[in-house]
Amino acid sequence: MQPFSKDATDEPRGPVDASVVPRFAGIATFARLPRLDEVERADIAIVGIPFDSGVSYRPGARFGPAHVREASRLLRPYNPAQDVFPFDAQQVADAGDIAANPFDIAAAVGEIEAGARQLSEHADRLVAIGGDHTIALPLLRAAHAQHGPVAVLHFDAHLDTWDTYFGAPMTHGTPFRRASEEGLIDLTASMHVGIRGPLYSKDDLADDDRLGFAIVTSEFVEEHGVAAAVERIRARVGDAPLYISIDIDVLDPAHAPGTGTPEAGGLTTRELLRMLRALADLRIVGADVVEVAPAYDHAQLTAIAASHVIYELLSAMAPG
Ligand SMILES: N=C(N)NCCCC(=O)O
Ligand SMILES: [Zn+2]
Ligand SMILES: [Zn+2]
Repeated sequence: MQPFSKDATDEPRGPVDASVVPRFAGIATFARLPRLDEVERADIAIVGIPFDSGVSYRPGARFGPAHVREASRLLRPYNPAQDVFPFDAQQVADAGDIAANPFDIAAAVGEIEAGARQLSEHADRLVAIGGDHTIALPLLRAAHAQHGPVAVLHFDAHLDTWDTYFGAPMTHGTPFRRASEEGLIDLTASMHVGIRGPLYSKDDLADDDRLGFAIVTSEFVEEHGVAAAVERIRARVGDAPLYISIDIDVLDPAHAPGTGTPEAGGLTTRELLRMLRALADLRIVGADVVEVAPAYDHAQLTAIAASHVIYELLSAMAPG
């Protein structure tokens, strides 16, 4: 029933042909791509991680993967902004979801790391759809196992380098502190982009600096523009293996209302997409897009933004 186009080895490749099967028909994989079990192996596997037991405020990001897949039906094969066919240039397949224990965060984190490591045997790189930001820790553990310390380029309103919440060390506000403590990240090449809003204390910034992050604030982007922000990012990251973690709340709530801890004064979708396009020649080894919570979304705004963010990431990761 699925009229995929076939590649040279007769495998399905790229989205189902929208001129044969309307976009709104069929079960939603990301961008209507083949499933990982339909292909020999993938250059990139998209994987959902429906876990949100690490949230500090509004719950619901566990429903993010299904919501983003649903909104990704409208993506098309050619990306003129990067002059690339992201699904022709590489085999991209949807691996489904990693099942994670919703009642035991430590168990879930172990399951996510194990799931990511297992997937890495079938795909060169992973792009994960969250889920809350807790999932970045096990994903970084898996990336570190393959590449050693990675540069983390973290788009977010929040630092996510806090220590604990109610005594809990693994939450959506703490993944990058744990990752830094565990030696998973390159302390000379990591950076947050889009930071804004109230903190708990001035020490939060000093701690963050000590943990190895430079910062481009949302205000910096407004004052100096995307090109200046990109220049800072590129100077910081250099040619280190790069893991990109995108919390959708980096966008202004006007652009992405469907998220758990929204903060006023964020980036526009246009600004974020432009920044991602400017990273195409960097050594991207993996990525996640997290914190999409459909219960607070309207008209799929947040999920459409997330699906386009993933599309730009896939385009930036395409060879050539
Ligand atoms: N959305 C993420 N990742 N973090 C939210 C910040 C945690 C808090 O201060 O409540
Ligand atoms: Zn955030
Ligand atoms: Zn976050």
